[in-house]
Amino acid sequence: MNWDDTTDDAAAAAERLVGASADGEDQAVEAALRPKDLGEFIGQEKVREQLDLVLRAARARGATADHVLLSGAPGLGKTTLSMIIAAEMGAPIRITSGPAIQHAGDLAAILSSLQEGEVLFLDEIHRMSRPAEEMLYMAMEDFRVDVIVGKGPGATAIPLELPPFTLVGATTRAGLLPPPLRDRFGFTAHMEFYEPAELERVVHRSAQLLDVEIDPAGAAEIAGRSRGTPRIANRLLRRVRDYAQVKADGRVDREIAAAALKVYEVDGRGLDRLDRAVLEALLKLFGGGPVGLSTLAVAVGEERETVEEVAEPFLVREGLLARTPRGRVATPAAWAHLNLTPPQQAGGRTGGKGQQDLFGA
Ligand SMILES: Nc1ncnc2c1ncn2[C@@H]1O[C@H](COP(=O)(O)OP(=O)(O)OP(=O)(O)O)[C@@H](O)[C@H]1O
Ligand SMILES: [Mg+2]
Repeated sequence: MNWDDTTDDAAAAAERLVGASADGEDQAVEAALRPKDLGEFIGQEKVREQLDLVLRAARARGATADHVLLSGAPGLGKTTLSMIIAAEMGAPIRITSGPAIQHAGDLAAILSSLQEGEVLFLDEIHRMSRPAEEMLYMAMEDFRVDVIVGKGPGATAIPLELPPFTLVGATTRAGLLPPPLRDRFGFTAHMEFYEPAELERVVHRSAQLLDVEIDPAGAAEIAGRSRGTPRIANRLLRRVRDYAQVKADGRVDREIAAAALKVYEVDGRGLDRLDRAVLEALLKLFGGGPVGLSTLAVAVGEERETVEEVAEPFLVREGLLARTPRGRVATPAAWAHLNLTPPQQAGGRTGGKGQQDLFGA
């Protein structure tokens, strides 16, 4: 990637084994593990079928493919799909991102240097500046930009024709896109979290590319802890591979995978140290809530944003934590997951027993 923009929350996430963003070494391995065409891309059946039609039809017409918007959580394959789109169209790809485009002029420079049919991948498109966004509207619709020369009353707009190109926009927050921008995409693909069986296939495929011997139970163990996310599956696989090489003969089975992930503090459901710290504080210190986000964050010694953006989305998705107007609340599943007894059920008449269970462990 030729841009470098890491938000604080992304940086915090990257420090975690199950964090959904990629950095440094990860990016290199990630590139190596990327499926190269639609046939190799695992899961997302609907998106694949629809995209296949869009691209085939464009190819048959000898036309440039319509603009494509990819939305979905980090690590689900948006960047991968953008590269596949270019490959399937036999077109070159230019990669940039919303935060990298500070001024409309930056975007004009990129747009005016595109070749006919080229794919422009605009990652984090929801983080583009307003003026750039408005320039993009016209570029997408009319393949034209107005380059403003000069300032104040003397400024003139010089229209510039662009070759037809395909914009592929990616966003983790489709809701933040202004409707005029969203409407200019001919096709929107919403990427879902992956099923465990699909992640098993991802693990097997990556293991083969990395030359790791893994049996089906080992792959299932890793897939089950990967939070529906291929990037996390690949990352856990690499850590399990390390463990298997150092502690065993390099082969991965269920026992090795489980033992390795225990070392890395990823539990059976894919929760990591931070997720568990948040849950434990919520249960043990606040009796399951409701408790305010800031208080919860202080209790685990983390920034508010880290708890809210890094830990909570997965806990909410797993049905372990609920965000209510009165604060964060643990669900019965959370008590069960940490093997704790909710206070109202604890001990019946000897009410104090429950407190002991809560605070004693
Ligand atoms: N469908 C898939 N089949 C196989 N591997 C996949 C699939 N989707 C993603 N991956 C793998 O997961 C990793 C992350 O994918 P990718 O970088 O495309 O995610 P992303 O959606 O762009 O994430 P972000 O929002 O953080 O940019 C890549 O290494 C890729 O190989
Ligand atoms: Mg990406």
